[in-house]
Amino acid sequence: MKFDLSHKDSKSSARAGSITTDHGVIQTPIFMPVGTAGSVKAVHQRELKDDIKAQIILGNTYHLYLRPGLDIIGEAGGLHKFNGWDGPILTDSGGYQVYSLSGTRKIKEDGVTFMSHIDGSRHTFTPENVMDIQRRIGADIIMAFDECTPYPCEYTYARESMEMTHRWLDRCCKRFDETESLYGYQQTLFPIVQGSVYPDLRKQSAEAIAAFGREGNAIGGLSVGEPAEKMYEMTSLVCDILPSDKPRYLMGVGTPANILECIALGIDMFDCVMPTRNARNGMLFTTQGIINIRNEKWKNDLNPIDPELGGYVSTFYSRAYLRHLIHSKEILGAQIASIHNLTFYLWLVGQAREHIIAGDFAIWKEKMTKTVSQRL
Ligand SMILES: CNc1nc2c(CCNCC3CCCC3)c3nc(N)[nH]c(=O)c3cc2[nH]1
Repeated sequence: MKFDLSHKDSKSSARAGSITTDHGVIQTPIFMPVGTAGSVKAVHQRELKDDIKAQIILGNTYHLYLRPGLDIIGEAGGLHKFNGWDGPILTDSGGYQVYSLSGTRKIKEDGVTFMSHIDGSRHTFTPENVMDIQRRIGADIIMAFDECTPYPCEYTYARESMEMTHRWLDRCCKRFDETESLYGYQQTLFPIVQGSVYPDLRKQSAEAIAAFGREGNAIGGLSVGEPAEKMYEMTSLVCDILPSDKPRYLMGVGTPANILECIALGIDMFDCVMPTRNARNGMLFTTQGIINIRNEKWKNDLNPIDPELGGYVSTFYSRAYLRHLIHSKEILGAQIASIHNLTFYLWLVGQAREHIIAGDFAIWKEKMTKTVSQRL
């Protein structure tokens, strides 16, 4: 995997670059649609590629391991062959999902024992087997097995959790470096910075993670309920320590305003379930602001969803029609809203990239942050 930095903003830490993987090039800053169980909910691969212009999508070790399981994914020749997405894929390691999904879980030094949220069966994830699982799923970028430190938490808990994540990272690197890709293309391991909202722990974790010298670095333990100011403070502190010649991935972030702010702080990669999850209950992000399509006010609005955005669904379908579909729980409603929101998120980061290259990102960001956050 290669990262080329092409432009740096003069008035912020924003930068534009490109990540080259064996499944294609990713232009940064980038938003990565979440495809938890091997599919971006309600969206076809062709729509992801042609309409949304997605460049990389996410999968999830926890979900894919439990269902459909590694046998069929391995038989297919990896997730790209199984789901038909031939671009880059990143898989999260399952640490966060066990913490947020499976009711009963026990975190021990060796790993995490949990009960499947699907059938109650018991499983154990360790740094080693999570590397083997992600090798078999075959994502181009795989994440280290970490503990996403819950928020809020005591300083001592945050420190112990961070230190365990560092020990687990050491075990991940050993296992990853002594195993091969199964499908003939290269895979890359990203470590994850923790440290909760404590500046000294964040500094310590960023320095420890940077010392591993991996080809990209992630920031975890944020967007877990902390105030946005805390998210920005920790992100800024960590970005100043992580090497500038490697991509920086801020996990689980965020709203359009969060993304613009964190691009300015030096983040290159983002993922969030918001555009797809909120779409299904009618929250639309548009170039003019946020539309809650379920609201009475859109009942007779026959204008296109978002004529400025371009793209098929946002210009072909009206607000009144989409409101009707969402209210009637028509499957087409989820499809249109999901494609629209993802198109918006990719448009937003694409615009950020263009303004970084043009040299007026800081001014553009201030104006755009206000626009995208206003409620219509
Ligand atoms: C929403 N906020 C948030 N998400 C976090 C996530 C998940 C990021 N999204 C992954 C995709 C979702 C399904 C498919 C993959 C985190 N993941 C890890 N491993 N560690 C975190 O500290 C971590 C922290 C996170 N904070």
